[in-house]
This record gives sequence, C-alpha cells and structure tokens, in this order.
Amino acid sequence: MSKSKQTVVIGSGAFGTALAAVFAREGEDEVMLLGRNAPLIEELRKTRRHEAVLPGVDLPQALNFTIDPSVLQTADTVVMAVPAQAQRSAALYYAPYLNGDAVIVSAAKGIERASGRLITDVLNEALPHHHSGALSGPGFAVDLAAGKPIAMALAFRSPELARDTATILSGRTFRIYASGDPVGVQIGGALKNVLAIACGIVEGAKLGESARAALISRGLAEMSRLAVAMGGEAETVRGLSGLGDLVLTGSSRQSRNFRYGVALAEGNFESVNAALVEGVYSASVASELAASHAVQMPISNAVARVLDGQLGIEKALEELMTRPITTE
Ligand SMILES: NC(=O)C1=CN([C@@H]2O[C@H](COP(=O)(O)OP(=O)(O)OC[C@H]3O[C@@H](n4cnc5c(N)ncnc54)[C@H](OP(=O)(O)O)[C@@H]3O)[C@@H](O)[C@H]2O)C=CC1
Ligand SMILES: O=C(CO)COP(=O)(O)O
Repeated sequence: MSKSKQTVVIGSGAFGTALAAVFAREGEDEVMLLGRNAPLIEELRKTRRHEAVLPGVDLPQALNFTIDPSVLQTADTVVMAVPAQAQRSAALYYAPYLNGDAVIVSAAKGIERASGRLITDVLNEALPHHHSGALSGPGFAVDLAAGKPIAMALAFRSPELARDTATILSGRTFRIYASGDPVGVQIGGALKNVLAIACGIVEGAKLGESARAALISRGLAEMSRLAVAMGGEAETVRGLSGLGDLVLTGSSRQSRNFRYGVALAEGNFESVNAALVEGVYSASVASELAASHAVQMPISNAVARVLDGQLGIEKALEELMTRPITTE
C-alpha cells in the first residue's frame, strides 16, 4: 500500500486556513495547518472556527493544527500562506525542518519590496534545494473555505511539476490550472492589488462604472507590458491570475485592496486599518520595476505616488486623462 502524502500549509491567517480547510475536506492527503500563534492554534483545534477571518465557516475534522515545525519533516507539499514581505523570513525560519524533497508553493500576491524580486525568486534564494511555485487567481478566502467554486493558476518553471502539484491540490470545489509561467502568474497577482486600490479610489471618489471599466482594461495592458518585459507571457495575465483577479477585486468591497482605495478617496480608514493590504507594499516596487524595464505603467505609478503622498487624487486623474494620445 502506498504511503499517504502530506501537505502542510504555513500561516494561520485567512488564506492559509481556507486553503488548509479545502485541502483537508476534499483531498486524500493528510493536511496540517502550521501557525506561530499558540493560543490561536489551540482555539482553532478546539472550536474548528476562525471567526476573526472566516466568519461562519466550520473547519473540517480532518484538518490538523500545530505550531510545531517538525511536521515539515514529512511534508511532500508545503504551501506558504504568509504575506509577500514575510515569505523570505518564514522560508529561512522553516528551512531546517523541511523534507529535502518537499515542493514549495507560495500563496502570496506581491513583490518583495527590499529586493524587487518575485516571491518564487525569493524562495529560490532562501530554499535553493527545493522547487518553488506560485498559486494565484480570483478567490476570497471566505468563499474558498465555505466550499464555493474557485479556480486559480499554479505556476512552476517546470510545467510537469505544475501539473502534478495542481492535480494534488485540486478538489471538487477548488480547480487549479497548471502554468509554466511563474513570472506572468506573479505579476498578475501582485499588480491586480495595486489596480484594485485604483478601482477602490474610483468607487470612493464616485467617478463611475465607466471609469472603472477603462481602468481595468488599461490596467491589464500595464500588467501585460511588465510581465513580458520580465520574461513572462501576456496571455498568462489575461487569465485567472491577472484579469480574473482584477475583475474580482477591482469591483468588490470584500477586497481589502479595493476597500483601502475607497478609504483613500473618502478619507475613512476605519474598515481597513488592521487588514493586510498587499497593494500598498507592491505599488512603489512595481513602479521601480517598470522604470528599470523601461515599461510605461501610468496607473500603477499614480497609485504609488498617491500612496506616498506625492500626488492628490484629483491631480492623479488629471495627469492620467491628459497624457499624450496613443494607440490601444
Ligand atoms: N485573504 C484572501 O482572500 C486571499 C489572500 N491571498 C494572499 O495570501 C497572503 C496572506 O493573506 P491572508 O491570509 O489574507 O493574510 P492574514 O493577515 O489573514 O494572515 C497572514 C498570516 O501570515 C502569518 N505570518 C506573518 N508573518 C509571518 C512569518 N514571518 N512567519 C510565519 N507566519 C507569518 C500571520 O501570523 P500572525 O497572525 O501570527 O501574525 C498570519 O497568520 C497575501 O499575500 C494575500 O494577498 C491570496 C488569495 C486570497
Ligand atoms: O486576492 C484576493 C482574492 O483573489 C483577496 O483580495 P484582497 O487581498 O484585496 O482582500
């Protein structure tokens, strides 16, 4: 009889808990959620609820919880569901415990600010003996955890590894498409957050649905240009991680990035103060990447300058509308 596979999800926040729940409910692997907050992990084990981030969702009995990193010694697949800026430190911290054959999947949507690197490049540096890939696409943690249908993309440099890992992690309600383009998948995931902030600004400033549609289309053009300049494919960002996620988070108040944009325009930060807003971290580094690759990204640049306090929203709009006319 073959030994059952083990999947460990690192990070007991919204997305990590949701991923672990869906894997445990639908897959055949043993699934462990590895957190670092002992009282929270004890609470999750006892109540099978993570009300703070997944209200009303029952976590499956088959899901195991721990703070003990030694569980990584037998893990075949390790999903890193921590914020983009924490991926390097988490990888370095857990590295000594990893099974040498473990495949690593980043679930973060962002770019490392200090280095300008995509997260799989960060993981390749921190964990050079492992294959690292990126999971990204439209799906709110609470929908995933509740068993609503979700589709995402999973990219590794090796398309075969992407397909094998996507097959392991997919289930009845979570369908994962394999990709051999980690650059495109990660640029899509990081940039959609910056553009979702812009869409939130459009909503908060009451600029209208037409403006938002224009922003989504022109934002997609920006993502495509940067992805291609960095060695990825435009077709990838027209898929789930990119257009798909931009349509979702550029039009929904469930998105923290969108809500942050609304709050910027309305000057009301109460609803988003404590939440993780990845686009805030990615905006300026995306602008720097665009400059270093000689790529034009006017909307993302405007968001970065608004976030840095260099530009007001009205002035940003005026600048975007009065740029020299170009072809589409
Ligand atoms: N929420 C969502 O709907 C989705 C989120 N994502 C992406 O997933 C990533 C995580 O988001 P989300 O789960 O929502 O965020 P949360 O803030 O809910 O959770 C983040 C988790 O990461 C943990 N963490 C932070 N730093 C470290 C570290 N250095 N070592 C170990 N653990 C750490 C936190 O632990 P502690 O609480 O102890 O600080 C917390 O459990 C983001 O990049 C996001 O874009 C992707 C798709 C959907
Ligand atoms: O990426 C997400 C859904 O696909 C979650 O979006 P927020 O981080 O903006 O909440």
